[in-house]
Amino acid sequence: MTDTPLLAVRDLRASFPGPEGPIEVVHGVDLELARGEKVALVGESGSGKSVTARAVLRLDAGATLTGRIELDGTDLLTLPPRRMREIRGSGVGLVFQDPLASLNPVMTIGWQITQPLVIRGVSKKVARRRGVELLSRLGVRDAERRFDDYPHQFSGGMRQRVVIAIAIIAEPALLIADEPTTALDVRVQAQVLRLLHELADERDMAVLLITHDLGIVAGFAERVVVMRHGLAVESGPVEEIYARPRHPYTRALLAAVPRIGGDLSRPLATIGSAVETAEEGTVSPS
Ligand SMILES: Nc1ncnc2c1ncn2[C@@H]1O[C@H](COP(=O)(O)OP(=O)(O)OP(=O)(O)O)[C@@H](O)[C@H]1O
Repeated sequence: MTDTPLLAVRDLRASFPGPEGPIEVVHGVDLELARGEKVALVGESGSGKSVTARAVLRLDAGATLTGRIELDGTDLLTLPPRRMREIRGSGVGLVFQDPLASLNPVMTIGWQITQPLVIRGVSKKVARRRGVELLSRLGVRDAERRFDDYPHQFSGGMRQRVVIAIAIIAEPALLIADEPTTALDVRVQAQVLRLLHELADERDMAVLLITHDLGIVAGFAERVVVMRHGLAVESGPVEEIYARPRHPYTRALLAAVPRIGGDLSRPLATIGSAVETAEEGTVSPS
């Protein structure tokens, strides 16, 4: 084990072409993940979470990225495309919100799960055994038989387990999971996150979980980074952020998390208005 973080993002800026020149949407974000560490990147829609996460793998072809993104000490922003493709498959796994968009409708579940191993030279037989094992670990019953099914034969929750299996079967050191459970119902969400947490621990895999939902973060991540308007406005251990949020925006995010046993009949404060009110309180009158 070294002191070098597994992932170190330094002063990341991302811009997209606009009608009157580049529009910067991420304004200098720093982010670090140690090996095996689980970090949640939270913030409301449009705050730059996905752009930041996708930048790690340089997935947005139209984005101009500056700063440094070091994976195990190598700056990914300087790598040639061929090396980037290798990293996408084996060094870093990816799960997005919409499992259907990530799956090929005309290939079997099993083919898709085993591909990352087969293209790395693992025999089909061994790949199948490991794939079936992983799928059943992820809570798919009768995984051996279901291996030959097609995506449309799986429910949404089951498909997302397949997508997770594809992302982690080659044992990446880092998994980026962008709203991986948002499309699922609350009970399935909790189950999938718990399994992902267990598997990450077993494999010493770091996870960057992107979510707008602070409610699911507490049981999953050790550390939280809060983003707003393209900036990381606060970060720290989960317990600290929950107990002593410093930024008004973090306080507003927390206030919007429904508590179990809390008064759910009360309408939730909208984040925007709560922050504006909180921030107004901190601005000195001119
Ligand atoms: N390909 C793109 N071209 C131009 N602008 C983009 C592109 N992708 C994202 N943006 C802009 O960048 C900003 C940040 O978007 P991003 O998707 O990172 O937000 P987010 O915090 O992940 O929100 P959500 O939770 O809705 O995914 C937004 O203003 C968005 O419109």
